[in-house]
Amino acid sequence: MTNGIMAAYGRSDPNAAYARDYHEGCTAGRILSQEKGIYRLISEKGEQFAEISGKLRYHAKRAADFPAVGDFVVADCNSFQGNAVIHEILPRKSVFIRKAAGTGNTEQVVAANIDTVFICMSLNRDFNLRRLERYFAVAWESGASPVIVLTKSDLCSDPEAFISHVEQIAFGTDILLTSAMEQDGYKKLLPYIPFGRTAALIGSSGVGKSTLINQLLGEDRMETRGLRNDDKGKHTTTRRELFLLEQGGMVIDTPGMRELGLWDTGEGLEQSFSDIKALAAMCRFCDCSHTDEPHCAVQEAIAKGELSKERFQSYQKLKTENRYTEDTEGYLAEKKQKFKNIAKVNKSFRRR
Ligand SMILES: Nc1nc2c(ncn2[C@@H]2O[C@H](COP(=O)(O)OP(=O)(O)OP(=O)(O)O)[C@@H](O)[C@H]2O)c(=O)[nH]1
Ligand SMILES: [Zn+2]
Repeated sequence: MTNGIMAAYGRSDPNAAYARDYHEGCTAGRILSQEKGIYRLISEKGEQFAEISGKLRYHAKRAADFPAVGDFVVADCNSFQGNAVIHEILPRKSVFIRKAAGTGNTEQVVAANIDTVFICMSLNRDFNLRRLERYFAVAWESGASPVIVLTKSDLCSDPEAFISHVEQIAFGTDILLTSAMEQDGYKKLLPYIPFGRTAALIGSSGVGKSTLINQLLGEDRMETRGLRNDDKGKHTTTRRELFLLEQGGMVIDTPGMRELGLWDTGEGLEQSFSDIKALAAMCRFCDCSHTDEPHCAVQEAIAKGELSKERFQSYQKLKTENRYTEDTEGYLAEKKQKFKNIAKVNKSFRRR
């Protein structure tokens, strides 16, 4: 098997073998961008535009059933004219889903198969531990590993004080301190994006995500705009949203990624508030609401100063805001089943 371009894009050999088994002439590719149903695909055949097969479209029940940036797919890339055809999405290792505010079950997959998510927060007015907790929950929920990046350290006289605050909610997650004023500041991110791994940056507007991404890429991304598809005489401009870094590794930057963290979900919430969960397990009543019940371990911890009242309030707030519908739970169950399935597929390949 050749160790071609797809290794750099994080393709695993089982993916390629699966694609070949799927259909003669099919290959494993990765989605680089997506716009109005036209995908930009990278495969051993190079970069090309792609669209989904009629069968995939027919069976798609929800937004999550369509390919998203970062997805590995099985595609027929041999067409001499026209676009490649995407037949199947390979199981996702991680997935970032955005639920459109206020419109029921509308969900959108903003990116898939991200290994490392940098949660960015600046050390100025934007700094807010409660917001950081939200982003943390989003990261755990996705399946990607979080790393906290405290930006604009040049604007802060005592960054160590901020770090010790963050440590209290980070539970051992790595915390990086960066400043765009330092020429090599962004290099602290590189160890988390080795060859074949994919990273993304989330955080509020203006914290310095673009600045970091541009430094990582060593170029102005605007130059990468304007890929054209002249096959059908139409001009489709698709902005690349998955970038290969010179030293290996990839960065995904989709507009949707930037708006994450404004909603929240169940699983990640429990994980980023594991301390409260552990306390709750010690309450006398198993259905304790942690308000005025006797022998409430949560209230006792707050009284003793072991748990901050603000942290508990933000946990309560996220719980009540929780827009997790039955639908989304179904999706998660499905996702877990998919993980089990790919584990099985991988196992069977190892046996061969
Ligand atoms: N002082 C200082 N300014 C910075 C630093 N990093 C970024 N900035 C400035 O902060 C502003 C916003 O930075 P961006 O990189 O555009 O922020 P962003 O997170 O990409 O924002 P959105 O595109 O809205 O999501 C710009 O004016 C940057 O020059 C830093 O480390 N120190
Ligand atoms: Zn309690």
